[in-house]
Amino acid sequence: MTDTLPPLLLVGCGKMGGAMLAGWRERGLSQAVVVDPFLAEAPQGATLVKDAAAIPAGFAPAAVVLAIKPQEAAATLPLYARFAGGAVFASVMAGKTIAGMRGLLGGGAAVVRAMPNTPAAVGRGFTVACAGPGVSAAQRTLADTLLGASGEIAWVEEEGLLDPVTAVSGGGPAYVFLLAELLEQAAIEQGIPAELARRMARATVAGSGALLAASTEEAAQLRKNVTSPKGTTERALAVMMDPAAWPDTISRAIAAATARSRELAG
Ligand SMILES: NC(=O)C1=CN([C@@H]2O[C@H](COP(=O)(O)OP(=O)(O)OC[C@H]3O[C@@H](n4cnc5c(N)ncnc54)[C@H](OP(=O)(O)O)[C@@H]3O)[C@@H](O)[C@H]2O)C=CC1
Ligand SMILES: O=C(O)[C@@H]1CCC=N1
Repeated sequence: MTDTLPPLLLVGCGKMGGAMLAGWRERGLSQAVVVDPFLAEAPQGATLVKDAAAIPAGFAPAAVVLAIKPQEAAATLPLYARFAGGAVFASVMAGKTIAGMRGLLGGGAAVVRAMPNTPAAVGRGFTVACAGPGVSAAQRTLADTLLGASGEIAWVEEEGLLDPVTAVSGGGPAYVFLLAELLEQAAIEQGIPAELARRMARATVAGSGALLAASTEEAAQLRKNVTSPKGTTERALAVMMDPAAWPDTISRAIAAATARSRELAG
C-alpha cells in the first residue's frame, strides 16, 4: 500500500470504469466522486452523482477519468471543461483522439489517452497510455498510478498506436472468451456432457493463461510443448494454422477493429 490517492472524478462507472475503481480502492481512495446517471447505488468508497451539475461545489479533482462510451464524448466532455485548469484527464474511450478531446475540453486541457482491458477487474489488466501536450510530469505520474493500479501499464509516444492497441489488448479478452465458448461447443459436439464441457473449456483457457503468465517461454514454445509429434494436437493445429484459417482470420479481425477505432475518432 502506497500513499492515498488524491481526489478523483470518474465519469462513467460501467464495466471498465468499475474495474478501474476497484483497483483504486485497493490503493486507498481519499475523495472520489463518480458520475453515472444510471448506477443504482454508490460504489464503495465513492460519492455517486447523476450528472456533472450535481458534483459537490468546491470539489477539485486531481484527475478526471473518462470511461463513458465514445459516442457520448461530444455531448459530455464540455460539461467537465471547468476542471481543465487543475486536473489531468485520462480517457479510456476507444478511438477518441487527444486533439478531439482537447477540442471538447478546451485547448489547454492536459489529456492522457489510454486503453485498458477488463482483466483489470482481477488485477491482471494491461493498459497502454499516451500523454498529450501540456501533461506535466506529476500528472503523468498520477495517470500512471491510476491506469496501472489494476495491472501492467506501458506508455507510447505515438498516439496512432492506440488504435491497434485497442484492437489487440483492449478487445483481446473477448477473443479469448470466444475461444472458451467455441471449445465448450466443440466438446459437446463430440459427446461430452454440457456441464463437463463448460468446466473443461473454462479451466483450459484459464490454466493456459496462468501458465503463459508464469512462464518465461515464448507462446510458440508453450504451444510446441503440448504438440507431440504425430499426436492429436498436431492434427488440430494443422486445421487451425492453415494460412487461410486462424492466421488470416486473426489478422483480418485485428485490422477490422483497428479501422473501427480510427472511425470512432470522428
Ligand atoms: N469494456 C471493455 O472491455 C473496455 C472498454 N473501454 C472503453 O471504456 C468505455 C466504457 O466502456 P464500458 O465500461 O464497456 O461501457 P459501459 O456501458 O459498461 O459503461 C459506461 C457507463 O457510463 C454510463 N454513462 C452513460 N452516459 C453517461 C454520462 N453522460 N455521464 C456519466 N456516465 C454515463 C453508462 O450508463 P448506461 O449504461 O446506463 O448508459 C455506463 O454505466 C468506452 O469508451 C470503451 O471504449 C476500454 C477498454 C476496454
Ligand atoms: O469494443 C470496444 O469498442 C471497447 C474498446 C476495447 C474493448 N471494448
